[in-house]
Amino acid sequence: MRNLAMLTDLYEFTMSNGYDAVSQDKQGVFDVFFRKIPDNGSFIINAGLQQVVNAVQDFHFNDDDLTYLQSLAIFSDDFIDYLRNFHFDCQITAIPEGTPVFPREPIMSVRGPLIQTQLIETLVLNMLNHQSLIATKARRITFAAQNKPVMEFGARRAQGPDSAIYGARAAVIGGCASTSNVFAAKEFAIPAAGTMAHAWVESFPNELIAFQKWAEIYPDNASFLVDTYDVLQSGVPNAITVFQQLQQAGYNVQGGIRIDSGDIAQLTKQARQMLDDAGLQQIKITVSNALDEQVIQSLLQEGAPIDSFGVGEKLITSASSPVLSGVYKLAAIIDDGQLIPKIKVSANRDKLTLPGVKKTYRLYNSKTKKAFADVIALNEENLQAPLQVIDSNPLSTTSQTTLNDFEAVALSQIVMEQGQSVTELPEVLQIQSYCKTKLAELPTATLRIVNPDAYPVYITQKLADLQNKLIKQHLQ
Ligand SMILES: Nc1ncnc2c1ncn2[C@@H]1O[C@H](COP(=O)(O)OP(=O)(O)OP(=O)(O)O)[C@@H](O)[C@H]1O
Ligand SMILES: O=P(O)(O)OC[C@H]1O[C@H](OP(=O)(O)OP(=O)(O)O)[C@H](O)[C@@H]1O
Ligand SMILES: O=C(O)c1cccnc1
Repeated sequence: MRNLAMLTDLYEFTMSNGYDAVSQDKQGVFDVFFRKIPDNGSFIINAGLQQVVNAVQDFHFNDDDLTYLQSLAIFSDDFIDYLRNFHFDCQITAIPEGTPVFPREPIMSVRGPLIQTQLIETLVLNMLNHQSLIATKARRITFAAQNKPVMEFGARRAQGPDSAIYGARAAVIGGCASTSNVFAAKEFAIPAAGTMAHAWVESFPNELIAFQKWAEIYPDNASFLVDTYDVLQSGVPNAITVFQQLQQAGYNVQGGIRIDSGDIAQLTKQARQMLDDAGLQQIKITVSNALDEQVIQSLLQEGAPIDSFGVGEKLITSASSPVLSGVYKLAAIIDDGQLIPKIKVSANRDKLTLPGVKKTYRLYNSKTKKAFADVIALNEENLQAPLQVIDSNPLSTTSQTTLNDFEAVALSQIVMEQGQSVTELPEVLQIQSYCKTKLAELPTATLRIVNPDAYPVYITQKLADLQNKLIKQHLQ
């Protein structure tokens, strides 16, 4: 595994160098949370925790790194020595990967020596922002696909190898059935899948020979790309010929065709008719070509008979909304054993932070078992009905609400203690199925991809009081 300790912003080092000079004993508590959701969605799918745990466990500086840092001539010798002997020993609390999470909810909290909590900021955000962005996009795309399998095809268009590899992982967390990316499939034990490229078809004297050669090698499950020359005049008829030849040779043919250009709705309808007329009802139709959730939704609305989708560039880059601006904010300082809540008060009220050590709960209706709201509380609070809460959005004008009749389930768990992993983190396919379960608990109006209903996220009265107290202190 790569040591990523140097993948940080210079200011993490300059601040930590200063903290070191000020006090080695001070502890910090930082929260990771999001404010804005890509594509005007209402939630993100949390992803990337496993990579954060791996990275911080291996966080160290080698001689080469230290020589470079020393060469900048801005750090004290004590600080360089601190880095030489660096041992990550923070506590990390996190919401499990695959959970739908809402704005302002701490999806991860890091508590430990201030220098350490500061030094890992950039790396933590880099990993969580990227994977959560792609998992969220994949959820939108697979939601539009209405349970028809989506293959992740993006490696060639991803912004570099890491985006391809961890993007494929995140895509599967968000609902993709498989990936064409062999590295990711091997690394994360996710299904590898694919069809063929135009180059295969073009490399033979004609399309029929190309399909026949393919069928010789993969007779049980051949998937032909039918749009190299002409889908309806050549590709589909040649595919039908080869499927029938396989049947005559005694194979139980289970293959498919892929259409990668043109008007997909019209072409799939006609191709389906031609396959059915030839008695090939079992042959599946896959489509691809710059697909995203909007195109997929439109194709299915038009009644296009599609069995599966291959989705690349729009998914792996989250093209329509390519930034997830998750932040890492100081929530408290622990000085001499005393916890001092901290707040960021900005000219932009939207950027007001939630102070203190907190816990997020999902509230379920005790009869329907459906989730209907989340509540962010101070750690020591016990949520009991009737519960006085306030909208967590600082821009909201609505006042207090009282919540009755709920079952509150805490969303986060401790994943690291003193720098050591304390829970077995699940495999990617387990995370995917957990994600499906958590999505099914949400109101349907929250799940839709166009103008979803905002899901209520509240803060408790106690947390609101603490926030107001700190705002007053800072504005005095
Ligand atoms: N029936 C349809 N309804 C909505 N969108 C479609 C439909 N058919 C195709 N599209 C989408 O429209 C976009 C453009 O398709 P088009 O076939 O013009 O692609 P292209 O890339 O210009 O063509 P080619 O791949 O042949 O070079 C793609 O995102 C494609 O998935
Ligand atoms: O369109 P995406 O969602 O990214 O899906 C992956 C694309 O990659 C392949 O195309 P290729 O690289 O051969 O280029 P093409 O776009 O000219 O088909 C494939 O045929 C898809 O079109
Ligand atoms: O297997 C495929 O069909 C495939 C893989 C990557 C990109 N486009 C298509």
